[in-house]
Amino acid sequence: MSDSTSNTHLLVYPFPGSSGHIIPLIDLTHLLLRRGLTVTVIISSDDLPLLEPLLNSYPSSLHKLLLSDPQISPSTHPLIGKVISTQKQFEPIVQWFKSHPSPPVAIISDFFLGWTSELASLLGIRHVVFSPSGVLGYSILHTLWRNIVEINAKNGDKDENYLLSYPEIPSSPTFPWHQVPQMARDYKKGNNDFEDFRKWLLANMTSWGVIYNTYDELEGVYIDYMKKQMGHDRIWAVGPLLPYIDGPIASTTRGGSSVMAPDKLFMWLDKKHDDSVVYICFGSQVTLSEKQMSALTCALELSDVNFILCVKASGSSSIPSGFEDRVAGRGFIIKGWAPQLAVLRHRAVGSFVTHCGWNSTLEGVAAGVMMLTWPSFADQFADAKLLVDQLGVGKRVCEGGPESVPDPAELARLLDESLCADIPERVRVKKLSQAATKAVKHGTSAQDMDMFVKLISEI
Ligand SMILES: O=c1ccn([C@@H]2O[C@H](COP(=O)(O)OP(=O)(O)O[C@H]3O[C@H](CO)[C@@H](O)[C@H](O)[C@H]3O)[C@@H](O)[C@H]2O)c(=O)[nH]1
Repeated sequence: MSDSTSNTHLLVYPFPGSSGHIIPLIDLTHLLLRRGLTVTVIISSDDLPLLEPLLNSYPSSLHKLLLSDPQISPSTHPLIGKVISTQKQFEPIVQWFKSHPSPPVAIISDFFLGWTSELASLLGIRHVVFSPSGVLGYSILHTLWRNIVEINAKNGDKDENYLLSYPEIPSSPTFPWHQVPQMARDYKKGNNDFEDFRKWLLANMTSWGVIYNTYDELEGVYIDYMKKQMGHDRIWAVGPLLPYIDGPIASTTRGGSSVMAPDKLFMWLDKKHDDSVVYICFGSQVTLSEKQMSALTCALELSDVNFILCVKASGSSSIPSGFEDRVAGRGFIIKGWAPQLAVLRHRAVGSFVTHCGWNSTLEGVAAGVMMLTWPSFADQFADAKLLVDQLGVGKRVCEGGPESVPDPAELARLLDESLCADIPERVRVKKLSQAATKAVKHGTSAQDMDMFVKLISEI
C-alpha cells in the first residue's frame, strides 16, 4: 500500500439487481482495495450478500452505503423504469456525502446510472463510468441512442429485416432491426422516460473517464476508437475482471451460491478427459423457450459429447421427461445457479454454449474454451460478432429471441466438432486466454489500472 493512495476514497455505484452488472464492479472494487484505496459501495440489501466476502476481508477500507430500494417507477419499458427509479437516491447520497468526515474524491458508476454525472458535478467530484459491456457493445449503445431519432425515422415501417449499420465504428458493424435492443426499438420521441434515459446515457460521454472490463488484445481497435470519441485518453481497459484464485471471492460462489454442492460437480468433472466437456449456460437473465429447450436437449442426445447444462429454475422451459436418464453418465444438469467461473476454469471443459453476455464472453475467452454463440438480446449480438467474425474463437449455433430455434442435427454436429483438438478456434482462443493472463498480471490491463489509481489519487 502506498501513502499516496491510502487516503483516497472512492464511491462505487453498481446498477442494482443485476448480476451481470454487479459482479464485475465488485471485482473492480477488489482491485482498488488491493492498491490501498478506501472504497464505499452503494448497495441494496438484496445485493449485499455479493459484497460480503470483500467486506469481511477489508473491514477498515471497504464500507457499504446501504440505501433503501426505491419503488420501481411505472414505465413503458421495465428496464427504463428501473433506471429512472435509481434517481431517487440522488438526495440521500448528497446527504451522506455532506455528513462524511472524509468524503470520496470520485464516483465510479455503472453506465446505466448516467445521472450520477450531475450528482458528481454538484458534489464537485470526478465522475467515472464503468461499462459492464465490452467496448464494441458500448460504442454501439452510445451511437444508437445518440442517433435514435434519425434511426427510428429511417425505419419508419419497423421492418424487422431493415439493416442498421454503424459505419463510424471500426469494422462497420451491421445488425438486422430485430437484433436492435428492444428499448431502442420501442423509443417514443418526447416521452419523458425515454428522453431521460437517453439524456443520462449520453451524459456518460462527458465524464472525466471510463473504465472498461476488457483488454487490449481483445478490443484494442475499439478502445482507440473510444479515446477519439471522448477526445482524451482517460479510458482504461482493466479486464478481464475476475476474482483472484486464492482471494476472498471464491470462484465457486461468485455471483451467488451454487445450487448444488460443488464437490459433486467437480468429482464428476475430474473423471473426464481434458477438453472433453461442453458447458451450456445462458447467464442470469435469459431463459430458453420450450421450443428452444426441446431442440437443445434433442441435439445433446444426438451428439456424443459430455456436457453440463445449466437451466434456471425460474425459466418457462423445462427439461423433457426421461432426458436425464437417457444422458446419464455424460450429462450433468444444474437447475439453478452454477459455479460458472470454476467450471470454465476446469481443464475438462473444452467449449461453452453461451448467450454472450459480456461477463460470460470474457470468462470463456479467459478460460481458453471454444465459444458456441447463442445471443438473445442487448449487446449479446455484438459480442457474438466479435467472437465469431473478428476474433475467430467461436461459431454461431443460434441467435435471436424465443422463436429462434436451432436445427438439432446441425447443433449436434457443432457440439461434437467443438471438442476436436485441432480446430482453429481452439488454437486462437488459447492464445487470447494467455494474452488475458499477461494483461492482468503485468501487461496493459495492469498498467491501465495503475494509471487510473495514480491519476485519481492525485486529485
Ligand atoms: O448460473 C450462473 C449464471 C451466471 N453466472 C455468472 O453471472 C454472470 C452473468 O453475466 P453475463 O454473462 O454478462 O450475463 P447476464 O447476466 O445476462 O448480463 C447482463 O449484463 C451484461 C453486462 O452488461 C450484458 O452483457 C448482458 O447482455 C446482460 O444480459 C457471469 O459472471 C457468470 O459467471 C454464474 O456464475 N452462474
